[in-house]
Amino acid sequence: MSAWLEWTDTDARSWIAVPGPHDDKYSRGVLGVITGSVEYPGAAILGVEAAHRTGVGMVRYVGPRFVRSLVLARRPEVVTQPGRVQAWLVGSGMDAARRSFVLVGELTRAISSGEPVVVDAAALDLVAAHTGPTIITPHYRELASLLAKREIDVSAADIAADPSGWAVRAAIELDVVVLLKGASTFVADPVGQAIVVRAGTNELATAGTGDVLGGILGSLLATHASELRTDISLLAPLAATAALLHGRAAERASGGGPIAALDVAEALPAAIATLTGRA
Ligand SMILES: NC(=O)C1=CN([C@@H]2O[C@H](COP(=O)(O)OP(=O)(O)OC[C@H]3O[C@@H](n4cnc5c(N)ncnc54)[C@H](OP(=O)(O)O)[C@@H]3O)[C@@H](O)[C@H]2O)[C@@H](O)CC1
Ligand SMILES: Nc1ncnc2c1ncn2[C@@H]1O[C@H](COP(=O)(O)OP(=O)(O)O)[C@@H](O)[C@H]1O
Repeated sequence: MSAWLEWTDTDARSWIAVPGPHDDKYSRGVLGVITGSVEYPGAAILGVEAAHRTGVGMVRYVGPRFVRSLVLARRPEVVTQPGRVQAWLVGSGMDAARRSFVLVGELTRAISSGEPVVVDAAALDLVAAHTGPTIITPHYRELASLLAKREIDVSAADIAADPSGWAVRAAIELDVVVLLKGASTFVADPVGQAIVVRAGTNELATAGTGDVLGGILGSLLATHASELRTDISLLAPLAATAALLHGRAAERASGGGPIAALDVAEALPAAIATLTGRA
């Protein structure tokens, strides 16, 4: 039985990299993003927006031409030329049943690149290909179907009844860090780190907020890539920090009222300024 550490602002603060005078876009870290599809273009925009607003050196986006143009229309900073990256975010905004061979190849190459990777939504079934520091970000249904593929008979309702227990079991079974999304977020790693994040507002229960979380987490991995190369145990605190930041941005965006996912991404800079004491 894991003892769950409740993540606080004080815990999170030191996991957000603040650039110094000697930094440039490459030293801060480049995030490669393979998300979105013609069916779900919005997820790509939300993740890329959140990645930029969390603070990262560069985002390289890989996706269909139609989605690329939408991403560029929203964020001209994005680079769509292939090149080196320090971390990957893959899988949000796709339908696993409609992936082309080319796309499966791109997703698998990223997951097996050895770089830190966030695996979401329609790439979850490819996670066994991971070779480097890896975090999966399922919600209850996604975790149930992922475990079912490994012949573990569990329903989304079973996971909802014991999310912390299933997060731990999945981390051990899949040998990756699990960030299990829900009203509380449970982060578990295969060697027993267990962190719960309760920040946020129930207004987060709206479409696309998970895609925003992916972008935040991708940025945190890209900006800590060199430390992660030598210490994989940093993944769990980085995942918890992403969830806390997501929650704080949502509270700020909400102000007690409803939010849309893009509002959460837009509130990130102010939430980070407050968290890091620079407001
Ligand atoms: N803007 C974007 O681009 C966005 C893109 N997104 C992207 O979409 C992809 C799929 O993500 P997801 O989480 O929705 O997928 P999944 O777990 O398969 O859920 C399907 C289940 O939901 C249920 N269901 C459906 N309608 C229902 C209803 N009205 N009321 C009740 N239940 C209902 C349905 O049940 P059924 O209708 O089959 O009975 C089935 O069980 C993923 O790639 C994500 O990134 C999202 O982030 C959103 C914003
Ligand atoms: N009732 C809730 N209260 C607080 N946070 C929630 C609640 N429901 C979902 N969330 C959070 O909102 C996000 C939803 O992500 P996800 O289920 O992937 O949605 P989507 O696929 O539409 O982006 C997650 O970060 C999750 O932890």
